[in-house]
Amino acid sequence: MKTLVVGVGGVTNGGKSTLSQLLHQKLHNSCIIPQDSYFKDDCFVPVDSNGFKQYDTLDALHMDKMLIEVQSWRRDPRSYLRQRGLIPKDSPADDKEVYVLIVEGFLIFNYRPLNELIDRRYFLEISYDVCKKRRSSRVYSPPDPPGYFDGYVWPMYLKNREEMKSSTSEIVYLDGLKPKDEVLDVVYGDVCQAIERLQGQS
Ligand SMILES: Nc1ncnc2c1ncn2[C@@H]1O[C@H](COP(=O)(O)OP(=O)(O)O)[C@@H](O)[C@H]1O
Ligand SMILES: O=C(O)c1ccc[n+]([C@@H]2O[C@H](COP(=O)([O-])O)[C@@H](O)[C@H]2O)c1
Repeated sequence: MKTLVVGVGGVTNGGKSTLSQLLHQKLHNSCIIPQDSYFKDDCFVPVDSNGFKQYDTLDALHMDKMLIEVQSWRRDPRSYLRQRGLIPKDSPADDKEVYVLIVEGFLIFNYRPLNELIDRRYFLEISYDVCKKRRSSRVYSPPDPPGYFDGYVWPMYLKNREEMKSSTSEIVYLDGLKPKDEVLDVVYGDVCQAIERLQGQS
């Protein structure tokens, strides 16, 4: 059984979930594991010296649990999909089939044990202005307090991106200001080539 793990990282509100969903719709035998599902409960997230909740660090996430989920998919992607109703129970197995996992999140490449399992890495970037505007219309739980974007989220993004760049080189940077379909076409074309290469291997 052949597998491909695609990582969709990037800035908050850069379009990661949108791209991942569109990619998933186009790829047979694919599924998404989103990092957003692994945030710790608010009471376990400490506050920094400015009084801001430190949500934009790996410590705010149950990365151990996320890794276990990815490993569960890797062990047997077919049964992983079947158990979640993503493929019919009676669909015949095909040795040439490539199973694709889309791992999506703002800090996926910063967590080494997860990063090591990713075959293709994409990173969505948008400008500060657009990011601030998109973020202001999104409601998180808990909601962003006043000044959170400028005082915490954007500085943490710059810091996390530097850390990522210093430890990972094979990243395809994407312009998240381009239309959704254009971004999708680039990634889909690239992923299809990777799938074809895998199918060509005996
Ligand atoms: N290429 C794009 N062009 C314009 N708006 C976009 C694009 N991609 C995503 N969006 C919008 O930006 C917002 C954040 O997108 P989302 O995919 O949830 O970001 P993320 O998962 O990176 O936080 C949503 O309102 C979405 O519709
Ligand atoms: O989902 C949550 O529980 C949650 C609670 C508080 C904040 N967040 C924010 O979620 C952001 C990452 O998700 P995203 O989809 O915007 O890339 C990050 O910047 C956090 O500040 C997320």
